[in-house]
Parts: sequence; C-alpha cells; structure tokens
Amino acid sequence: MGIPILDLTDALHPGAPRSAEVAAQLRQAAMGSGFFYVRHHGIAAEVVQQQFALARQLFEAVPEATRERLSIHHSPTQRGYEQLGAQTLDLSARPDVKESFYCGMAYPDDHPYVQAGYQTYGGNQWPPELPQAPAQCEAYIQALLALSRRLMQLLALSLALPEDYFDATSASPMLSLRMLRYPAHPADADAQTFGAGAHTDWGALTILAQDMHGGLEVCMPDGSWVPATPVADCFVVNLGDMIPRWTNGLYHSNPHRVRNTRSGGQPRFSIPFFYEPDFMARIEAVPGTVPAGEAPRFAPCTAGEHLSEMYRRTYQLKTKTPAGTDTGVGAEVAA
Ligand SMILES: O=C(O)CCC(=O)C(=O)O
Ligand SMILES: [Fe+2]
Repeated sequence: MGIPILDLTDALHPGAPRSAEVAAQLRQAAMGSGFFYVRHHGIAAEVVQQQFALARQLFEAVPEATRERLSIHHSPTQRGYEQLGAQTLDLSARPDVKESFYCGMAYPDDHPYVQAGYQTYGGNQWPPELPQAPAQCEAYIQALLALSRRLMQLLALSLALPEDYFDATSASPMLSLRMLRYPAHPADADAQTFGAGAHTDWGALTILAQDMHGGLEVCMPDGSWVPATPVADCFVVNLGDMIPRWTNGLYHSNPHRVRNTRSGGQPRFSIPFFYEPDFMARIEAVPGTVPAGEAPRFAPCTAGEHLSEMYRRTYQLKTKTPAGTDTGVGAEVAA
C-alpha cells in the first residue's frame, strides 16, 4: 500500500490528455488512505522555498511582542499567531508542540460574505517587520487555489462526473494558509506528546508543503501508521471531511499526526493550505455514490454549515482550533 505519487504532467488543464489516467490514480488513493503526493503540479520550487523562508522569518525574525499582539484571538477571522501548545488536535493527548501563523484570502469589506459576517471571511493580520508578507502570501494562495480547483476537477472525473462538476462550488472559497513550526520533539516526551496530535482535516483538500525532515504520519485503512516521507518538489495532498460527505463515504479523510523526531534537533517547518469551498456550496452525496435503495449516509448541508458545526464542536470541546483542522467526521446520519 503506501502513499502514491500522482504525476500531474499533461493533466493540469481541463481536457489535458493524462487527466483520465490521473483521475483513476486519484480514485485509488481516495478510496484508501485519502493521501497522495503530487509531482509536476505547476508551482515552481522557488515559490515554495520562498514560502519556507517567510515561515522561518515569521517565527524567528518577528519579535515576541508583535507575535502576541497579532494573536489569532485578536482577529475576528482567527488569523495571525498561535503560540506553542495553544492547540490540542488530539484531545486524548497533550497540547501540540508547535506554533503557527494563519492567513487567508483577504476578502474586501464590501464582499457580501464579509458584510454578512460569515465565518472566515475578512482580512488578515500582518507583522510590520515583514512588509513583503501580504503580497507573497496572496500570490501563494492564488497559486494553490488554482491547483485546488484543478484537483477538484480531477476528483470529479474520478467519480465519473463532468470535469467541471465542482467548479461552481469554489466561487468565494474559504481558504486558509498556515505556516507551522515544530520545535525538536522534547527528549523527555511521553507517548502522548505530539507536534500535532492525530486528527482529520475538515475542509475539502489540504495541500501540504513540508521540509525534508519528515515527521508526518498517516493512518492507513488497516489502522497502521505510515510516514509521509518528504519527496522533493512534491506536495502531500489529503482529503478533508467534506469529501466523504460529498462521496457518501466512498472517499476517505484519514487521521494523521506529526512528531518532529527526525530533524537532529532542528525545528521542522510545514505549510498546509486548506481548500474549503464557497460558504454557500451544497455538500451532498454526488450522483453515483449512494447505492440504489439506500439512504445517503450524511445529511446534506452547506459548506458553511459544516464549518460552523466543526467550530461548535471545537468550542464545546474547549480546544482552540481555527479554520483548517479538527477531529472527527461531522454529522453522520444516525443509523
Ligand atoms: O505539519 C504537517 O505535516 C501536518 C499539519 C496538519 O496536519 C494540519 O495542520 O492539519
Ligand atoms: Fe491536518
């Protein structure tokens, strides 16, 4: 088994010649662990390297006082810094040994969703010490959004749907870009200590850039944990909890976790990009996924409702989990 590498050469545009072949590989991965790598994804290696350089500066060049001032708790869209130990992704484990910086698409004040006060829509908080950060992150977000839209087209093909089936669901997407820094795993850490505790992502797609240290592990369908070993110039892609909802459980959103034990004492950096559809996008079993005579496994909802439900659980569970991640697959219809 393992985590397959999908080469997107000649599959990056609608109608591209290898699209069907790649869609078939995507289907296999999606029905397994829900994880795959993408190679030749159209984003230049230098762009990703610049993003890692920025991530390092965000944590190592910006003074502590600025980072405190720009805490996610001071942002209505929960964007900004989150300090070491602030999040506990696996509530049965210890707080995560990581710190992070969140940003997202900067929707203007007159955007209808900002006006309506929909969760996640609005502006960012930036450290004045890094004046290049807003434009650089915006460009990275736009590039990853384009890749996300293409992956959703390949996902549609993989389900024998028209290539543009999901296009309308990404009009004003809920996006979040997170830069993560994991200090070296504590030498005295017990078995319940993680950089990121086991969790599933609750959006549609996560596109992760990781440095070459490794440390990410994926729970395979048989319950074993397999390392998502870094592969040069590849992103790790995983499906979030909206995809099982969209496919009636055919495609999987699997738990994963991080321990920075292989970096020789160095911090590990990773940059997940969370693609979530338009707040009003309808998430319900797509044609061909509910067997004849059976009822759908999940209640239909909008992407915004799914997200709000995840926030509600998150707060009920007293974790501090902003957009991007959470535990559990939401709101399965009771049997
Ligand atoms: O750092 C990583 O490799 C994974 C991070 C992650 O799973 C998340 O932020 O949801
Ligand atoms: Fe995750």
